[in-house]
Amino acid sequence: EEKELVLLDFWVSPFGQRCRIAMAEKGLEFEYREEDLGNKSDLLLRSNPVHRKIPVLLHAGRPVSESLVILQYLDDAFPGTPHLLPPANSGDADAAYARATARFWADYVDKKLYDCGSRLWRLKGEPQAAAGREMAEILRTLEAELGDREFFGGGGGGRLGFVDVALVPFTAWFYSYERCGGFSVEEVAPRLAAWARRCGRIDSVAKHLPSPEKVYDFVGVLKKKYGVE
Ligand SMILES: N[C@@H](CCC(=O)N[C@@H](CSO)C(=O)NCC(=O)O)C(=O)O
Repeated sequence: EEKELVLLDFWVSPFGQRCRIAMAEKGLEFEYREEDLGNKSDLLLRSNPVHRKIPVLLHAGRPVSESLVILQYLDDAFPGTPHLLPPANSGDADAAYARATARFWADYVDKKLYDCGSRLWRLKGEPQAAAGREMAEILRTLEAELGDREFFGGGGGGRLGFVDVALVPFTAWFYSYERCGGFSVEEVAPRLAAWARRCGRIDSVAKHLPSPEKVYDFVGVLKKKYGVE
């Protein structure tokens, strides 16, 4: 019979990986269902008719869409599991501010990384070099936010928090960004590179992120599909 939690996903999606890592961090079992985005299942189209995108989390049959919404839903629906956002402690201004800060930076990742990364592999010549400079700036901005902390705020206690889970899937794309953008993350943002390695040693991350080489191969497939040589 169907599991309580079912995730409609696509193997290389950083958005889907956010959900897999979050449920692994929370110790929540789930059924993984791979979608063919070129031939979407009726279940996906029924579950997310508005965007027709993965990931979609089905909880007892009820669909939740948008990866950052799913992460917050998991905190709310499974309060006994390790939290991603700092607990609300209703009325506690510091807790509210920590939650707002975490949401701001997860939103920053959504607004900046995916779009700039896509331009990195779609463009050539000077436009691609410009996207490379933009990506370096984005990584420097994230590194400045991290500061000398082990993880981004939110999880506390040496655990992955909301921003860490939102960002860490993109570390599997760093190698592709470097190859397309002509920069080195180690040079541009050494402490962010160290954070990426630190996260990569955590079971839930190691288990759910594809290798940088596999992502780079996939970028090659995308280039061919979009006629970018
Ligand atoms: N804001 C959303 C983005 C999901 C998304 O882009 N999903 C892609 C695959 S991963 O890049 C998707 O499902 N695309 C549908 C399609 O390509 O038709 C989220 O955070 O969940």
